Amino acid sequence: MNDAENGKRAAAERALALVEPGSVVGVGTGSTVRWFIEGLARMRHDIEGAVSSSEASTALLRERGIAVYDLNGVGEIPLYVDGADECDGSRCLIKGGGAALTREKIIAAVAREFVCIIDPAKRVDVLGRFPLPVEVIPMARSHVARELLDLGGQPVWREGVVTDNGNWILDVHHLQITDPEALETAINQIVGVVTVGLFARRRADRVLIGADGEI
Ligand SMILES: O=C[C@H](O)[C@H](O)[C@H](O)COP(=O)(O)O
Repeated sequence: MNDAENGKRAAAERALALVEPGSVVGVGTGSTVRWFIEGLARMRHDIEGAVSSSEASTALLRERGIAVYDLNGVGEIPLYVDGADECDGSRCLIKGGGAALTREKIIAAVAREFVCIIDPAKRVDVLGRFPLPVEVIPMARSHVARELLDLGGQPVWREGVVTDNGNWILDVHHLQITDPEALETAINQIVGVVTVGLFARRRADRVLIGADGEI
């Protein structure tokens, strides 16, 4: 296993220790979260189940014998565990490289604690090296792209990708995100935007960075 995978696995294993017995666990999406789901499978008899941020994670959770609940029917989510594409020193994140940003943001909003699990390559001083994903209503794609150009980014349509919600993704290149909350608010104002993959207003409460089998 390479260093990045070792780091992802170490962070995921550490997050398992935060799972409350008998609870419904919020589960994110991606290659780091896959390790978390594998660990959750080992303790599936100790938890009630999960709420999931994507069809991909739902399928994996069910394969591993973990009950997946509709978020609307769940009262409390003590813990949400998810990866990120980038993380700055204030625990602000870029997410959505796997196009799951909208459901991820919804579960992060509901959860009491949002724990982000990453390998060291994701840690940056200033967000924006990773193109910022924006989920858009399909008919608004060109309008939103023009507005994002005005904000100083270079939007590129992730052609062929349809989100779990039936929408499209624009990846915004060449941003230096020095004020993540302000940019999140500005992009949220654009008509046709469903979700921006900046997690600053509701950022991670804790970030676990796995490296060389350590945290
Ligand atoms: O849409 C995908 C999610 O935001 C993922 O959390 C993010 O892309 C990180 O994924 P990975 O753990 O595969 O790097």
